[in-house]
Amino acid sequence: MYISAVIVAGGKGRRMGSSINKIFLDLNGKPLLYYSIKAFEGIPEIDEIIVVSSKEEMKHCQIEVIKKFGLNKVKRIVEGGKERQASVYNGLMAVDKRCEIVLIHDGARPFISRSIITKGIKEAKIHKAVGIAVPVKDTIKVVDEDNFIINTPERKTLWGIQTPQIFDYELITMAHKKAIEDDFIGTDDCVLVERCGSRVKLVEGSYKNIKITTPEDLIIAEALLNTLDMDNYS
Ligand SMILES: Nc1ccn([C@@H]2O[C@H](COP(=O)(O)OP(=O)(O)OP(=O)(O)O)[C@@H](O)[C@H]2O)c(=O)n1
Ligand SMILES: C[C@](O)(CO)[C@H](O)COP(=O)(O)O
Repeated sequence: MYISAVIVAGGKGRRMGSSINKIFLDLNGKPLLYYSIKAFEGIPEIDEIIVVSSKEEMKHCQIEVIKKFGLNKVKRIVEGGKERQASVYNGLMAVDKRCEIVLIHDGARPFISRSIITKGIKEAKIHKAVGIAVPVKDTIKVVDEDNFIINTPERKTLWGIQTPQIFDYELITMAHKKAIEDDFIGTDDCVLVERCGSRVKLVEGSYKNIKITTPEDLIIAEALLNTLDMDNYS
């Protein structure tokens, strides 16, 4: 079974507010994006990796991340789109013709473990659509436009969705095409499959699999790096 991974790194990292894109920020001597790719590189079942980057950063990605650290499974770097969803779509269009299962992962999530990726692939072979997620720890409120609470969903039914999200290739490309047709923009890929009426299975991930978004996430990232068993991470 041919398996591809699409790693999206085509955003601007605006909320980080740093002079260089957050995906190139240094974490213990290596760029953040290195860790996100390396976890997938180390999984024998994964045949190829496609990296999605902004046009201006493609060369930097190639030289300073992929070539420099010998990430040999990266077969192509493709240009991203305006929204994350468009970047994912461009990645999906660039995978090998033989692709049957595709994993979609945020370049901004460097602490994904190999054991979680492997568990996700196993479940995707059975269920065709899988999201890695964790039970929420906070109580979540739904609010109106003036921030008055409308309701409080029962917490045990709420999970925080992460990446990777893993799909049957035909299913996810069909869902992306349908979203384009309908002018629907979602904030993850599972929602595109959900709105087509297909069931998506959640697999429990880890609270360590954070998305590096704002400056305080970097402080957490530095601390997390010291706690990780790197054999399972890079
Ligand atoms: N047009 C876009 C937007 C986002 N991403 C990628 O999607 C992931 C999750 O997005 P986010 O954390 O929001 O990153 P940015 O869009 O870069 O951040 P910001 O919104 O702060 O600018 C990141 O790896 C980012 O590079 C992408 O490939 N193409
Ligand atoms: C896909 C995602 O990482 C799942 O949590 C998230 O929704 C991306 O959101 P962002 O708005 O691009 O940060």
